[in-house]
Amino acid sequence: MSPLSEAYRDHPLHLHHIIPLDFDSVQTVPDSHVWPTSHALESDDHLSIPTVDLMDPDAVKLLGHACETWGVFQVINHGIPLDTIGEVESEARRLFSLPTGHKLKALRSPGGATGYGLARISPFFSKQMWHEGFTVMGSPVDHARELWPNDYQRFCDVMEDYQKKMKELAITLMQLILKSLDLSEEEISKVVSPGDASTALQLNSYPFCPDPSRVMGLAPHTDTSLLTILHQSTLNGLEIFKDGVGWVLVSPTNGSLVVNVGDLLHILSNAQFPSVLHRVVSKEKEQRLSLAFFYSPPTDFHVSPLALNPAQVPLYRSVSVREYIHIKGKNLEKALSLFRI
Ligand SMILES: C=C1C[C@]23C[C@H]1CC[C@H]2[C@@]12CCC[C@@](C)(C(=O)O1)[C@H]2[C@@H]3C(=O)O
Ligand SMILES: O=C(O)CCC(=O)C(=O)O
Ligand SMILES: [Fe+2]
Repeated sequence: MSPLSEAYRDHPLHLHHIIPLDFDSVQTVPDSHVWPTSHALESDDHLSIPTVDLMDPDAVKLLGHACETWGVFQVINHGIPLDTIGEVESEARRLFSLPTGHKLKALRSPGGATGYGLARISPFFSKQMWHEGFTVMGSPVDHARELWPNDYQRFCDVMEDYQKKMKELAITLMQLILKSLDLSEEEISKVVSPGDASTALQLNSYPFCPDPSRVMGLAPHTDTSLLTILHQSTLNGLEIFKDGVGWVLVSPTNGSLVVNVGDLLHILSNAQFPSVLHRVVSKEKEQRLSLAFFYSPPTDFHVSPLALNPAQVPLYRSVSVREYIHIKGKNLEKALSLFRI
C-alpha cells in the first residue's frame, strides 16, 4: 500500500458513500440525485482561463501570473503525446462500460483509497453526484485483476505510463511555478524531488444522464494537491469559480491540459496562488470522461509558507501532508481556514 493510500485509511467511509448508482438501470433521475436547479443557469462562458505555452521563454512569468490571477490555466506544448492521452481515455472508457455489477468487483474498500467508487467528497453533500470514479495510485494491478482476470496487462501498462509522464510534467510545472515565487534552487528541490512524491490518478466518468440540468457531476471543491493536471474529453462541464465573476466554463481544447492550484500550493505560496474552487455540471446527456492527476509532496513533508519577504507574515502554520489530508477528510472546504494563523 502506498503512503498516500495509508493517509486515507484513518477515516473509513460508509459503503453508501462509496457505491455508485446503477446508472444503466435508471430511466429517470432518482430523487437522491436531484440537486437544486439554479446551478445549471449561472455560468459565464465568455471569459476564459489563461493559456500558457510551456515553450515560451517567458513561461516562468506567465505561469506565476496565471496562478496568481486565476489559480488555473491551460497548458500547451506540454510534451504529452496525444496518443498517450487517447490510450488512457480508451482504457477508462473500457472500464466504465462494464456492467455495474462487474465494476463493483473493484469497489474501493471502506478504508481504501484506490478502485471504483463515488468521489471522496460525497459524505459532505446530502444529494449524490452523477459521477463514478476509479482511483489509481501506482500500479492498478490488484483492481485490474478483479475486473479482467485474464486481460489486465494493457490497462496497467497504460495507466502506469501515463502516471510516469504526468509526474514528469508536474515536476516541470512545479519547478517553474516555484521559480516565479523567487525560491532558490535548494528550496525548490526540497519541495519537488522526483524520487518521492504523493501522486494519484483519478479516472472520472459522468454517465449518460436523462436530465442533466437537475444533477451535479462533481460538487464544488478544491483539490488536496500542490497542483492537479486534468484532461477533459470533448464535452463541456468543468467550471471554475472566480471571485467577482462567478462560475466560468473551462471548455476542452484538443490536446491541451488544464492545470489548477491545489490547497497545498495555496499554503506554500502564502495564499499568493489561491487554490481554485471548481465543479462539473453538464448540459449534455452524453457520457463525459476526464483524467485528473494529483501531485503532492510525500505524506511526511511539512508544508508551510515559503519565500516570504521581510514585509510579509506567514498566513498559515506548518502542516504535514498527512495531517492536511486528515483534516480535509473531516472538514472539506473549511480545512484551509483551520490552518490560518
Ligand atoms: C489524491 C487524492 C485527491 C482526491 C483524493 C485522493 C484520490 C482521489 C481524489 C479526488 C478526485 C475527485 C475529486 C476529489 C475532491 C475527490 O473526492 O477524490 C479528489 C480528492 C482531493 O483532491 O481531495
Ligand atoms: O471532470 C473534471 O473536469 C474535473 C474533475 C476534478 O475536478 C477532479 O477529479 O478533482
Ligand atoms: Fe478537482
